[in-house]
Amino acid sequence: MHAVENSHIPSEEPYTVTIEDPQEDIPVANANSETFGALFAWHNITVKVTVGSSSWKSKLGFSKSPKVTELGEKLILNSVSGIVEPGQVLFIMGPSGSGKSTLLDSLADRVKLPVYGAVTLDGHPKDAFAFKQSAKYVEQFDHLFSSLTVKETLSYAAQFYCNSEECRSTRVEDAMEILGLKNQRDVKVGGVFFRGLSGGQKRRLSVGVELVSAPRLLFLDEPTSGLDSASAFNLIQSLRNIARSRGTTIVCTIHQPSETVFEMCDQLLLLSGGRAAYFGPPKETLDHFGQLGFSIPEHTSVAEWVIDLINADFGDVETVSQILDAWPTSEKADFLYRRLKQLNITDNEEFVVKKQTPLSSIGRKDVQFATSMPWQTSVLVRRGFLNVLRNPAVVWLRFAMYVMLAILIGIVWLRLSQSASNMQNFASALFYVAAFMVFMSISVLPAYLEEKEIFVRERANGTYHVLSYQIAHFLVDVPFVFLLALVSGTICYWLVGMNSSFGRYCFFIWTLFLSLLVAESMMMVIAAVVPYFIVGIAMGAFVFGAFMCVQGFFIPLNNIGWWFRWFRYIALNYYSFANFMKNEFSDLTFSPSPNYIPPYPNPVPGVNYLEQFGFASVNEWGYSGVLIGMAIIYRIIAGFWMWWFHTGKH
Ligand SMILES: Nc1ncnc2c1ncn2[C@@H]1O[C@H](COP(=O)(O)OP(=O)(O)OP(=O)(O)O)[C@@H](O)[C@H]1O
Repeated sequence: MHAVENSHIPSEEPYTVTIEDPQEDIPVANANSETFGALFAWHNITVKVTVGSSSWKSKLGFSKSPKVTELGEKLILNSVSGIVEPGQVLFIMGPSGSGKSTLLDSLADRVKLPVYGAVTLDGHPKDAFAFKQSAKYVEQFDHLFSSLTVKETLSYAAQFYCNSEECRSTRVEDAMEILGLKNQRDVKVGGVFFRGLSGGQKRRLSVGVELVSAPRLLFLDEPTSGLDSASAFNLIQSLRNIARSRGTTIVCTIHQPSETVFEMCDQLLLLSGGRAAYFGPPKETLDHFGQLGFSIPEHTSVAEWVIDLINADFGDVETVSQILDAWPTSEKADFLYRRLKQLNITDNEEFVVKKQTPLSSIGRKDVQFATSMPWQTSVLVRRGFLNVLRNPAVVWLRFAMYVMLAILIGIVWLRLSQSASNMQNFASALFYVAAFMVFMSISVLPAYLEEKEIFVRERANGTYHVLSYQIAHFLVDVPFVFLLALVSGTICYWLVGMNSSFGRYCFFIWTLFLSLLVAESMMMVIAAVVPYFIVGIAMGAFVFGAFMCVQGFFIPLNNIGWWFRWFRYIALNYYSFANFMKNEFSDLTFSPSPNYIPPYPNPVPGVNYLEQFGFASVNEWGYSGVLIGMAIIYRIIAGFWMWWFHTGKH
């Protein structure tokens, strides 16, 4: 028999949780691993939304009296209560649309909607910031680095929570042991480019990533969805093992569990239409429904039967109403309410969630992190470099594309002679480099979007500061972008036969590097803002296309209407192209081309050609400064956006 003591409970008797039917074969965590669970209870949780539409005036705030005729309130959750003790697993079940996810998210501080009612941790009103440290949330979808192995994934996660190597390795080994991933320790997570873990193993690894923080309370959103029955069973058994061996309190929503899985929880909360239909041990479900006059047909699974019984969409509405109306006065509800009362948990003012911390501020204000910001940054940099080196989608594919494009440019504009007839050709080659190499930065979007999901998961679980992430991202991007500029720039520079001065070559590489850095920073903003890949591609293509128009190659900039001429000042392509042109032409004189149309009978100083574009007086270092400033500004915007909007709330 396992007993988990909890000294925080404000009751007269020392509070002990007893877990019946312990499994003999449960692997127990290492003796020195932390074992402590949370007593988690909630009372009368209510979530409502306003439905319908108000007039445009009231939406914009011009009218103080909105036309409420079309407005109404919809109760998504209606006075739902429950309690989970340390070492227990709670399943939240119900038909589709019954409010399972909303309840889980409300309990875990993951909803934007206002939540009414009381949520308590260890018998005390929940403090949002302390809560974020003790509670972790495993999302329905696995957001992991596909190029990292199981051990690497867990080790990097543990580095955000442990200050000593001993703590890290203990937690990592412990997580692999308890989640049954020891044999896969060196297997990559896998994705498009690598074969890797199975769906069930990935899901267990997602649990492990949160487990290494030694959470007292673990939320999981539909952890078994998409898994076959064997994988679902293994996962739930792992969760049960975690609860039993560490005392971790586990709350998860679950969709259509098999009979075996159904019986593996300690407490079951059934929801229908946002209301509770049952709360108690799964084994006592039949008794409860029997008392209401319902009996299970032969050869039917209990889980399936109760879900069908409380399904108002496809079942009998009268029956569902009868079950829901009967719940508050049932024996089981009485037991629950007495237990909550025993713990002094009510939904009075002191406990009401809204009064504790304004919901809008939770999620942005950061928790007390387990490790320092410089350390977080160094972990993120190391992990980022490993991913960059291993993941073809992040680096090598793009590298190959840039090299091929550079060769292509070299082939098309091959070894141009320095004659006046080629001035236009040099300019067009430089235009192409400034326009298209920058445009190809769009290819970074898939990697950025994939990483954004990982960032949101980690940030929402209080793993690291947004600033640590932004700094690390910059530090990882800079060397790679420089390498990209150096290799592709060198290839096309010498194949085209541009200015032979070494200084000019260096400045060309420098300008290309800055241009690509700004373009990638801009893509970072787009990745932060857009929800979908296709939207990001369209947005990126539009912006780069617009920038190309005001680059100064197709039409002299002064010929553009005064009301749009200013646009060049925000277009990175303008600064790159101007610098490329100034760098190439300013100190060269082109030999005569008397047979060219129009003929150039005399040598032409490059400066004369620059004047046609209005680039003769360009301050190259000043423009470099502008590009650096743009890269910084875009990174700040991306960071601010991620800090403000990507809190993990739905
Ligand atoms: N922000 C919101 N605004 C309006 N309605 C919402 C909002 N969030 C949830 N709902 C509605 O509340 C109900 C419950 O949604 P929820 O996602 O919690 O159900 P669920 O039981 O998790 O469903 P499923 O099993 O299909 O995922 C649904 O009818 C949903 O449309």
